[in-house]
Amino acid sequence: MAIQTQAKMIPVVDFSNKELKPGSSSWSSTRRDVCRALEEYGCFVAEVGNKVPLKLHNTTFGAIRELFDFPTEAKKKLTSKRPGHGYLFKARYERMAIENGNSPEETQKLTNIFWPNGNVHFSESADSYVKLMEELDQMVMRMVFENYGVEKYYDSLTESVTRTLGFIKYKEAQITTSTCNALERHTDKTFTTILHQNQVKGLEIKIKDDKWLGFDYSPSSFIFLAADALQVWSNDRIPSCIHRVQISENETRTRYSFGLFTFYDKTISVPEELVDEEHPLRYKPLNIFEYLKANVGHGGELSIKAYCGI
Ligand SMILES: O=C(O)CCC(=O)C(=O)O
Ligand SMILES: [Fe+2]
Repeated sequence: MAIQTQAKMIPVVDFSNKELKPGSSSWSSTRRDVCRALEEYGCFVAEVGNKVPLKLHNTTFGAIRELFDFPTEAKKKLTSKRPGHGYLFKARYERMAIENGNSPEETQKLTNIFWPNGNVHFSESADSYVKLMEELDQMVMRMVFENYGVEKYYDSLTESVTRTLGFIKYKEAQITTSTCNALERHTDKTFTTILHQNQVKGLEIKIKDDKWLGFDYSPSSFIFLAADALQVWSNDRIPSCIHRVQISENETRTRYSFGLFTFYDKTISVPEELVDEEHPLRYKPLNIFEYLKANVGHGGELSIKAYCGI
């Protein structure tokens, strides 16, 4: 039989198995798939099956649409001292982001800005999603630490975890004349990012041979991205994923996405076990919030290598 060359695709890793427990054989094989994908692409698609019922997906995106339909004056009430948080309005998208988005009190506060009498469709759906994304992130991080034989550092790092919940609405491409670069190419200034989106395609990943790859989505999948601080921590074993959002000129629907953006509120240093002859130390210790602040002055273009590379 002729060998078929397959087009490159972002790896899909199956997390729908309920028995995915540390030490089990399915855990080890999933860990291998996760780490291969992260080292090769800086990302993967996590398929979680019926952990996301279609009803939850539809209710959540319905509520997010309502959220962005509020007048700009209402949206501007969402403020934050942390760079890149609060309400942000750009030419091609709007974004709302809250700190400690994994706390139901915080999602409730966000809900009450818009719906003073509450809106369970929004707050409960957001909390359900955040819980799923948080569990996924914890699992993947445990796998990564185990993969490099440094699981002993996992607990002390994760004690300082802080998670941002962000929602994005993109402008419809039909108002432009060609395929629209809705979100410029960038890497995330986090440790990891997990994204979920409605049915409107757009997210693309830059792969090694300078090509851009899109995704095949299902309502029960998330996109897991390695970000700048993970590149530092892994001493360049895992690349921070370069991504962008392109919306096709033929797309008439509105693209919405949301994500859980994970930071660690402590200085990130490369574990000594990850430094050897083949991998000499490539980064100085990193304080991610100082890096976020430094980036504001540079239009977000300051790369992690330029900031703390050796
Ligand atoms: O909307 C998306 O799919 C991507 C969002 C993104 O890259 C970001 O918020 O950093
Ligand atoms: Fe991003």
